[in-house]
Amino acid sequence: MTISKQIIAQMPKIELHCHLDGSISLETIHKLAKMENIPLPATLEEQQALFIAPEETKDLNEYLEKFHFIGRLLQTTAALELAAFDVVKQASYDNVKYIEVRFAPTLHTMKGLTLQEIVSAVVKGLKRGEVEFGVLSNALLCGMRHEPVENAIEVAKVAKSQLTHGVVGFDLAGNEVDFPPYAFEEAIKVAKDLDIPLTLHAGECHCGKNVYDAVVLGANRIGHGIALKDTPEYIEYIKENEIVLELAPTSNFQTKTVTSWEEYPFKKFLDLGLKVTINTDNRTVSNTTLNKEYAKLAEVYDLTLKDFYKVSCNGVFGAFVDDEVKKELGEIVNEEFEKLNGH
Ligand SMILES: O=c1[nH]cnc2c1ncn2[C@H]1C[C@H](O)[C@@H](CO)O1
Ligand SMILES: [Zn+2]
Repeated sequence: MTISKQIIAQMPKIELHCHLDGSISLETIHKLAKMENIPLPATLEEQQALFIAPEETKDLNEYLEKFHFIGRLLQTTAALELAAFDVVKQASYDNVKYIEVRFAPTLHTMKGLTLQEIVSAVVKGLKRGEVEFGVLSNALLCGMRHEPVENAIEVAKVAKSQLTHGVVGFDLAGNEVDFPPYAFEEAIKVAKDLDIPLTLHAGECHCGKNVYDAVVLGANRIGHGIALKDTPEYIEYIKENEIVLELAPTSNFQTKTVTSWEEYPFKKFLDLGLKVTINTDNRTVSNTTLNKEYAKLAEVYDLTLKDFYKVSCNGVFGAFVDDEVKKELGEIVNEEFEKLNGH
């Protein structure tokens, strides 16, 4: 029998891959639009069409178009702080115990904020959310692939300067189709030399070699990594190096990274012993929650509590936190799964 939604809601979760700009609740979007004096269309349907991607888009780049409108609402420190707080609140509804929220500081400079001001505002919102909702929260900074490599280098340097202040890593997001990992070799090298933990988006556009290349260049974790399913020659390397894969089912279908559950590699990766995790990617753009992502997978694969326990342990393993925090998170995960076992 498929695990019930009630049990899924109670599972302790670790979420490693969630974008700030793609995950703001409708209620907060309304608030931000008022604060920033940016009109929204009249009907809910028209509003949703602005920032929710259809179930299928042509590809990753079409999915990414849904971030343009939201970006305009996130150009002041007050807006960024409120948005970050809102995402932690939503994570608490999914019983998330630890979340890493990622965003690209260079997308929030339209009104003249500096990268440091942007990062501080987001971290302030995350930490306020952490206290209010009891979800441990940190930030990841993304370089954007459609921007010059110099921007990504600057973002990596800002990440370094904030590493003990709520920022825990660096990522490359955006157009993987035209800008594969080696196009950003220089920025990745700077981040590596600065000892910044790295998670890179790769394998979202039918290229398994991008996953391998990202790891060769130094990624500790991979955003999605789905295309690895088509390149079995690299799987052992990913396993040996204990690379954590951040899967996000709804998003992966929307971007046409896969088109059927038969080819979705979640269970295959899990059974092979790869360190898979389950994530939302974008709660709003993908119109989802972490509970929904779990429920989808539970139904498709008839997953057991043990499977989900493994996923949470993989999340703890991959979290960019020190050993002491990992130990605490591990204990919470153990305790809460034990309670569910007794059900
Ligand atoms: O799944 C994704 N792949 C690549 N880039 C993405 C994905 N989801 C969001 N982004 C981009 C769009 C956002 O504006 C940016 C920073 O969060 O990251
Ligand atoms: Zn992503």
